[in-house]
Amino acid sequence: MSTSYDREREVALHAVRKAATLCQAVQSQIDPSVIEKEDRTPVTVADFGSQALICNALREAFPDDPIIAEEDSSALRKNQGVLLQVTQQVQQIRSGVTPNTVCSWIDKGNAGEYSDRFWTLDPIDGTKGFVRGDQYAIALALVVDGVPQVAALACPNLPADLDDDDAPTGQAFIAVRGDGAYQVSLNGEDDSGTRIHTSDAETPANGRFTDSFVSAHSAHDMAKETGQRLGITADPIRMDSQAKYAIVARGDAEIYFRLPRPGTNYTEKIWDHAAGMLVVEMAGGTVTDVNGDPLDFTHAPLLTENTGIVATNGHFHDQVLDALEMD
Ligand SMILES: Nc1ncnc2c1ncn2[C@@H]1O[C@H](COP(=O)(O)OS(=O)(=O)O)[C@@H](OP(=O)(O)O)[C@H]1O
Ligand SMILES: [Mg+2]
Ligand SMILES: [Mg+2]
Ligand SMILES: [Mg+2]
Repeated sequence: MSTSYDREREVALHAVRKAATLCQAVQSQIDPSVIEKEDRTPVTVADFGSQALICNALREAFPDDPIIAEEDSSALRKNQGVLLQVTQQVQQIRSGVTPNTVCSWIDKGNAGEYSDRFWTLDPIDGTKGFVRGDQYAIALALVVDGVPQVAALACPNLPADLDDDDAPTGQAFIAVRGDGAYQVSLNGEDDSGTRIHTSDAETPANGRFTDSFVSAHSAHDMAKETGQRLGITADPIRMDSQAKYAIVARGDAEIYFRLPRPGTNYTEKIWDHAAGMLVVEMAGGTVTDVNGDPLDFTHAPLLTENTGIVATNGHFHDQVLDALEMD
């Protein structure tokens, strides 16, 4: 018996759209407050506000579903000034909400560990890009029995056409396993959107690859050398966030490399990949780690069984893995 995820799709899309509205409002301010977390990575008013809105929307629609999200309210409770700013932003969308309620909504996202059915949320993926005014994404996925089934990915700064400087920006992507991937408007009313497909290139040579903007997040040199071995001559598309998955899914790039830097042993987080992976797969692409293993979401919140990520258009995945020369 197949399961219909119509309601999950609708709630997820609506939630990421509302969160995108909040993020755009914060990004339009000159100087969004940035807090440094204990792991020295940044978090902003918009990360907290986005998580509060989405967790509340999920709580209302699916009260029994656990949520494994990136942020928690501990840093916020210690910073009343920023908590007030977050509350004011959330009030633009949910009037009358109090700071305490905002914190409790955020902490609804702290389920912490794996279960048979859970949501995973990155309220702002690519926070560094967001602060810079570049690309970022709001990434939400429903994982059932360890497999992402529904994905909603909002990319508020992504141009409709990467090669056209005047193209309008702001896209959302939605995918349900077995039912394709779609690009939908970010702020509009139309929920059905346009079906997207990965590039139909049969060989990598004339293609493009995308990798991290921040060199600490992926080995740029290794991606470049692998690209050369594949005969790729185009410059890499360096971009923050899961917008990288989105551009592979709609055929703007053939490959996404996220390659571990030598001497580091960073473990990827599930919320950085669950939504993007499903969008690429449902558009016809393939996503594995650098060893060719499928991403294993059963060790949430971490991808402990995986090393790095490779996403391709699905036509020459093994060739790309071979060119990586991992062993
Ligand atoms: N050292 C290291 N290696 C790999 N990944 C790391 C590392 N440190 C952080 N992160 C995670 O990277 C997330 C942002 O990834 P991006 O693909 O947007 O990176 S980049 O901006 O394109 O460089 C970022 O997600 P956000 O925190 O949501 O922005 C982190 O989860
Ligand atoms: Mg972060
Ligand atoms: Mg992230
Ligand atoms: Mg984040």
